Amino acid sequence: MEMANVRAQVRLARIASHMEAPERNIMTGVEREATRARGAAPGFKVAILGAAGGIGQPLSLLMKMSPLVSTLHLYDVFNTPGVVADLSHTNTSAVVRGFLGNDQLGPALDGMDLVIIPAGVPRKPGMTRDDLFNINAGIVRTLIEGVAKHCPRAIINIISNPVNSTVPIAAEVLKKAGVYDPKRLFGVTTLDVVRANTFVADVIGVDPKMVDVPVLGGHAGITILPILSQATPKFTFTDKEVAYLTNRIQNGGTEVVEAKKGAGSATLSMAYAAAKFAESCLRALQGESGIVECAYVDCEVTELPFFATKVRIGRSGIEEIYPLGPLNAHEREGLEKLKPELHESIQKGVKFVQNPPAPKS
Ligand SMILES: NC(=O)C1=CN([C@@H]2O[C@H](COP(=O)(O)OP(=O)(O)OC[C@H]3O[C@@H](n4cnc5c(N)ncnc54)[C@H](O)[C@@H]3O)[C@@H](O)[C@H]2O)C=CC1
Ligand SMILES: O=C([O-])CC(=O)C(=O)O
Repeated sequence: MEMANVRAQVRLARIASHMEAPERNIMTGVEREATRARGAAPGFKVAILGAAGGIGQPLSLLMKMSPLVSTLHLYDVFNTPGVVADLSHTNTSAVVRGFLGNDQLGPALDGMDLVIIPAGVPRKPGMTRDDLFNINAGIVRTLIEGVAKHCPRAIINIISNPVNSTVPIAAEVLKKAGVYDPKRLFGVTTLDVVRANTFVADVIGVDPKMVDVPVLGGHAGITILPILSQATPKFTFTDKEVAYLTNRIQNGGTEVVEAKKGAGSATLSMAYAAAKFAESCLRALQGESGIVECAYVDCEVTELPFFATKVRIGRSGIEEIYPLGPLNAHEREGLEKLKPELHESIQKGVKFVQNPPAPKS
């Protein structure tokens, strides 16, 4: 089709689309052709599942701003047409499309390079992340079944809590479908690192951008294990500082849940952290070398089948898993203490898929 002809058809399609119901979400053939014809921004196709939520909305904005994203698919069971109408007015290159409800999960996922999942309920004061299991486990299972069917080679970033269990759930679903590649599945624990860097920077009195603290283990309470002895810049913390920092990093999520008084958990800092991690995945997919992040992954750094550790990410996902490195006595004690809880959360996730609970009659 000639360029001028394509442009005219696109204009007509756009006018028509504004006159139709706002639920008209999926790109028409003409639009798709035009996107290609105008030389769609080079970049990756990213889907956000749970895109209309507290994390999903700011995360969608941050990903729409990324020069690495050419196509952004926003999926939710609620309000995606509204979020897409809003976001599509921003003059950044990525094309944004919305998908609403289970019937549109397939088209939302077809051909995606990266799938980010913040779908599910957040905590209220007094709840643990594990209290979210009963609702979020089923949501993650269904969404990953969609990934297995529609974009099995995509990199997956799981945000939905309890991450310690939802990542093993995702792994089991992908195994069942015969498409599991442990190198492509990540539990997002970046917020723990972001918090650790911020709180440590406050204590030592430097710009948080200069600080890097590995946070290992898992993503709940004592399973969050900050390794202050490996922090850069190197700093000798007093016992009091170690106790304060460890407690604040482990309970950063609860600090926000309590401050929000029932209106949810961390959303803005999480969207920031998720976008940071997603950007690292996309830069790695693009071929940039030396991208290292902490993430909760399938690995053998301890006797547990999943653990948050430093990983080097490349074009096909995880290229190298780093060992825990030297730990001091306090950190070794923390490591031993977290293992039973993390083990239980992993088993709970695995069992949920292998022996699913009987449906309620
Ligand atoms: N990994 C981490 O560090 C963090 C994880 N989280 C977790 O992220 C999750 C989301 O938190 P918020 O965005 O604050 O919650 P929210 O309730 O504001 O948003 C969740 C969104 O998921 C959608 N949703 C529900 N069921 C769905 C389904 N079957 N398919 C697609 N979308 C569905 C809802 O419609 C809603 O728009 C929670 O589980 C929370 O605990 C939150 C902060 C940090
Ligand atoms: O605390 C929560 O429930 C949400 C979360 O995972 C975090 O903020 O780290």
